[in-house]
Amino acid sequence: MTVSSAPGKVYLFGEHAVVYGEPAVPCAIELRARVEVTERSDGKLRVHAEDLSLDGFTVEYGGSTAGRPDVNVSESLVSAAMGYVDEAIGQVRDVTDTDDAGFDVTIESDIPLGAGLGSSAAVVVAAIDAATRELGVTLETDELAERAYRTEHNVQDGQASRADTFCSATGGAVRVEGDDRRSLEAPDLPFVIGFDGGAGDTGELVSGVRQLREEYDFASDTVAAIGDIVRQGERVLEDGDLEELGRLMNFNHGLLSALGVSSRSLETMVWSARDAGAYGAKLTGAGGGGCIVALDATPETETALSFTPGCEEAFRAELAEAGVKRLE
Ligand SMILES: Nc1ncnc2c1ncn2[C@@H]1O[C@H](COP(=O)(O)OP(=O)(O)OP(=O)(O)O)[C@@H](O)[C@H]1O
Ligand SMILES: C[C@@](O)(CCO)CC(=O)[O-]
Ligand SMILES: [Mg+2]
Repeated sequence: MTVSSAPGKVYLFGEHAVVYGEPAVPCAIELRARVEVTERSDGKLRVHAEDLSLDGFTVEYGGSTAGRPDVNVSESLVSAAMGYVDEAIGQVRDVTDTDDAGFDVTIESDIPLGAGLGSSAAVVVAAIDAATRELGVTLETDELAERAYRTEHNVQDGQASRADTFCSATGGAVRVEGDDRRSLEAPDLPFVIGFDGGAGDTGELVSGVRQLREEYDFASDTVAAIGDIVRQGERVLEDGDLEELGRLMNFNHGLLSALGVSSRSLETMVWSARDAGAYGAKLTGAGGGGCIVALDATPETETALSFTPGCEEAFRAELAEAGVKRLE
């Protein structure tokens, strides 16, 4: 049995625009997905996902050529459970040259699903790392990140950047622009997260932005302007000027909102954080619902969010210095 964990992330700047080649700066946070893998001798893949429904459920099906499993839960939950893991195991079989490798996979995660905190990337990074090690192969972090990216790219119909997966694999604050990926020095950032209890569909939201860009030149300009904010933001990050970082986060949020990926509850939480004195606040990840991230070293923003109608949970998040962790 092997066990790996990988962190979720918030975007300081640059989600969505990163899909079109602009830079982005995501930061790993100490909320983790933990994946336990045991090799099976019969070539089957059996996935137990604790967090996908109230009681969790288990699906089991045959080798890579077999059809969907026969389980008593809705098709959408099954494909939600299987999509990323199935593709991740495909990458594992490919990189280890073992077409017929089978596994028992158990997933436990602290990261809410579809809420902009990178649950898919964390699950995929931890699953690929644990399953390859289970077969006696330890991937370099770069190769792990690349395989995890291919997984997200394939599941999300070709619409994924390397940002979430690279950040989850390496930890810390990172900068991703196309296939250029690097770690950044970051000061201690006082992240506060507000979660509305909901989720957005990453694929749909990315498609929406793509269509806007095709239809309106000013939507392309908006994406390019987000890239300018990121380039300025990374310089400010080096100086550790939280006030200026917050101002740029607010600007970035406004442009994401213009691109149609915000929602009423995200706006409410963003404004509640700003009114409470946060340096800045923005949605994080694909949007449509889910989480905002604010910067505030005082307790004010967390308290204000916890009393904000529509905010289900407010919490602080520490930067995760470590990416993937090899636990067993
Ligand atoms: N605990 C889990 N167990 C099994 N699968 C999970 C788990 N967490 C996430 N996933 C997979 O990731 C999918 C959610 O990924 P999606 O990209 O839509 O959201 P996200 O990664 O949380 O947010 P974002 O990409 O905006 O940061 C789920 O539908 C599921 O397939
Ligand atoms: C919306 C997006 O930019 C971030 C999702 O966390 C999509 C991606 O980068 O793959
Ligand atoms: Mg995701």
